[in-house]
Amino acid sequence: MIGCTTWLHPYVFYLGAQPACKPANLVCVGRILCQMVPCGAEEVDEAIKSAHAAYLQWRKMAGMERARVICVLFIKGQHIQLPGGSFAYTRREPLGVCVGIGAWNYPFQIASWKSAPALACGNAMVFKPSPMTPVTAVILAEIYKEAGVPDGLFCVVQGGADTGTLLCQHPKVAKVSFTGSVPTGKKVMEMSAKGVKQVTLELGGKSPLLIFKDCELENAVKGALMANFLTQGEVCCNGTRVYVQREIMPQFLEKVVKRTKAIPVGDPLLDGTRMGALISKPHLEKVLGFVSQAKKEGAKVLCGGEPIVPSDPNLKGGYFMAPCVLDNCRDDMTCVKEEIFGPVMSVLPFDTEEEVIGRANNTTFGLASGVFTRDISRAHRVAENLEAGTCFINNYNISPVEVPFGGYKMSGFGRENGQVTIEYYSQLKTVVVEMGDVDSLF
Ligand SMILES: NC(=O)c1ccc[n+]([C@@H]2O[C@H](COP(=O)([O-])OP(=O)(O)OC[C@H]3O[C@@H](n4cnc5c(N)ncnc54)[C@H](O)[C@@H]3O)[C@@H](O)[C@H]2O)c1
Repeated sequence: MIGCTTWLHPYVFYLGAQPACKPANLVCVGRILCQMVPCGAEEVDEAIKSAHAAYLQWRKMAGMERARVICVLFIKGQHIQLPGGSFAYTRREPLGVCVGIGAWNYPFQIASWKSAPALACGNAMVFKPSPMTPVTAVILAEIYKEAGVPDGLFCVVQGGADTGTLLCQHPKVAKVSFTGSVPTGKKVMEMSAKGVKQVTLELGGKSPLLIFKDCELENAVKGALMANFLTQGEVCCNGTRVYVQREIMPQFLEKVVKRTKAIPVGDPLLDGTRMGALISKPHLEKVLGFVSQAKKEGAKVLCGGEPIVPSDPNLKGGYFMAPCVLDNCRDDMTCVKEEIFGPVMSVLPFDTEEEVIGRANNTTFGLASGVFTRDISRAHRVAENLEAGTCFINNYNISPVEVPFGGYKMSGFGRENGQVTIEYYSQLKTVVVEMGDVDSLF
């Protein structure tokens, strides 16, 4: 459950946030899947109180007891020997009620990557999914219930900015773990600061991928596709600034365009599909707007970049576009500076390692990065010098749950996944034990 990674959107529907429920037609796209009622102050308070009541029981359970319902990581403190036989020890204790606020792009993973370690550390969580994708967090709650998680320990509240604000401002909330855009992340941090709540921020990115002339070219091309077109390009850590060493640019472009044109776009529930629809009509329009802007600024569209209607009549009305490769890009272009969050790859030439590292780091983002080279020393040197929370060497977008993930600079702070997550969902208590007499100064 915790490690599940489904990259294609299971649903390609716009999800409203209004009263009443409608049955969903899982085949047609562009239709409403369900409607949810946004939670107001009363519901938010109720969710936090019920989470707090469940937390008071759950926090007392030993790790082994919690492990009966959730796979608990090894949570341990330290023993520190002091003079005269005295000693101190540390305990990792839960924080209390944690809030999780999620983006829409991989909603089930975000909900599970936040809640599973929070619960494993003895906390409760109230989770608010994006109003674009309200369903999968509810399914996760059902899975937890079936696994034996006590009632109230994991609560899902629905809504948008107003509900998120209520959660961040609630006095009983100890921590907010947020995944979303930089502007919203700043607001979440500001609200949390007022209550001195801990924050984890998983924000946007505009990550560089460096392809050196000594790389294994087929792998580099496959890596560039993984770095740009996974989940319709709606992935925060995508390597959308693809820097290619000038000598291999023609071969790289030929191969990357050939493969991009061959990407099967269609129904994400079919095995052969490699790209589904974008999340919504406004988002599709925004992504297409970036392509138009890139053309105005001098970029050349080598393929894609326009809306498409797949041949299957059931997909009519979906928000599909052909994956796009942009050539003739410069560092000062909008498509190179801003997060597009769609299937658009910007390709830029470079000459030297020093030059490309400087250009790669010339951004306020710092989520991920990648390098393709056969030179092992260069690979590690580049990884050291890139200002990003992750560097992929000779691959891209490999994110197993046991590996920490998070940003540098304005891409956020705190880490999700891996054992280090424990530090972000627990607090350290120091216990000092005197084995002799009190040596008082008074
Ligand atoms: N770093 C990561 O791990 C990661 C992962 C996925 C997505 N993202 C980023 O998420 C963004 C796309 O997601 P989005 O469009 O849903 O982001 P968003 O910032 O618009 O919304 C994210 C969440 O915040 C809520 N929200 C909005 N205003 C709020 C407020 N004032 N107070 C509290 N909550 C509020 C939204 O309802 C939603 O649940 C991209 O920038 C992407 O890079 C980052």
